[in-house]
Amino acid sequence: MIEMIKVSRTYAPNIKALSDISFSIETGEMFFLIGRSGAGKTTLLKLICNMETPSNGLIEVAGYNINTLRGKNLAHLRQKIGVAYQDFKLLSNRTVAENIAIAMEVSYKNPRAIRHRVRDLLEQLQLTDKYDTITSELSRGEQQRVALARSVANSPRLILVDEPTGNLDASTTERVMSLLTRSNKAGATIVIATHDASIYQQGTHRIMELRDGNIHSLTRGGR
Ligand SMILES: Nc1ncnc2c1ncn2[C@@H]1O[C@H](COP(=O)(O)OP(=O)(O)OP(=O)(O)O)[C@@H](O)[C@H]1O
Repeated sequence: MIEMIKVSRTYAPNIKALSDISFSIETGEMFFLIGRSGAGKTTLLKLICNMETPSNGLIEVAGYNINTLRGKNLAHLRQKIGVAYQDFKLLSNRTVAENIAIAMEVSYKNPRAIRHRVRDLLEQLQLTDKYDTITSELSRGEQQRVALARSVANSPRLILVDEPTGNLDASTTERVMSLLTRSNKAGATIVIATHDASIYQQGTHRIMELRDGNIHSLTRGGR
């Protein structure tokens, strides 16, 4: 699903966020990206979804070089990628339901089906009573869950999640991970950047640790 070959990203004037990174993620994997603050996790996620371009190297997503795709082909691939950003990127003057529905308008034409999916996601994330709430009135933990619901809503093939549990208590963290696990079992490839050892130490998923923009280790959980 994802192949990176000798990828670097340098920010001006000379910040090496990532240096010469090569690795691949298989279709259907749940893959954890860990490392200290500033290690390069968010940069890596942004490169995968083409929000950032690499300074060097090749990035293939679902067999396509994401940096040379243009127009309709790029839009088509991006529709298959759901992203929950670290800073959420919600539309602050719209309701919770509207924020989640936006992600589905391309493929779920039927408004009833959209409403049903939104309600189902909100129930799974214990946000049922926030359906009509404007997102700027939510707590950070609630906004985080709305961003997550939006990222999985359209059943994308690839889901990228940046710090999904940073503002959550243990039981809400469990709900978030259950939702991601269900999406993964339904076939989605999932990449999670996190500091939360309680989520990456469960199970036997692969865990890649970044240090100062380099791959420090690539191991499996549960060992
Ligand atoms: N737009 C930017 N301009 C300049 N430097 C940047 C930019 N984005 C990231 N950086 C730098 O690149 C490095 C990697 O940042 P990145 O956000 O990828 O780290 P991270 O591992 O996600 O950190 P955190 O866990 O705090 O979210 C840091 O030194 C950061 O300051």
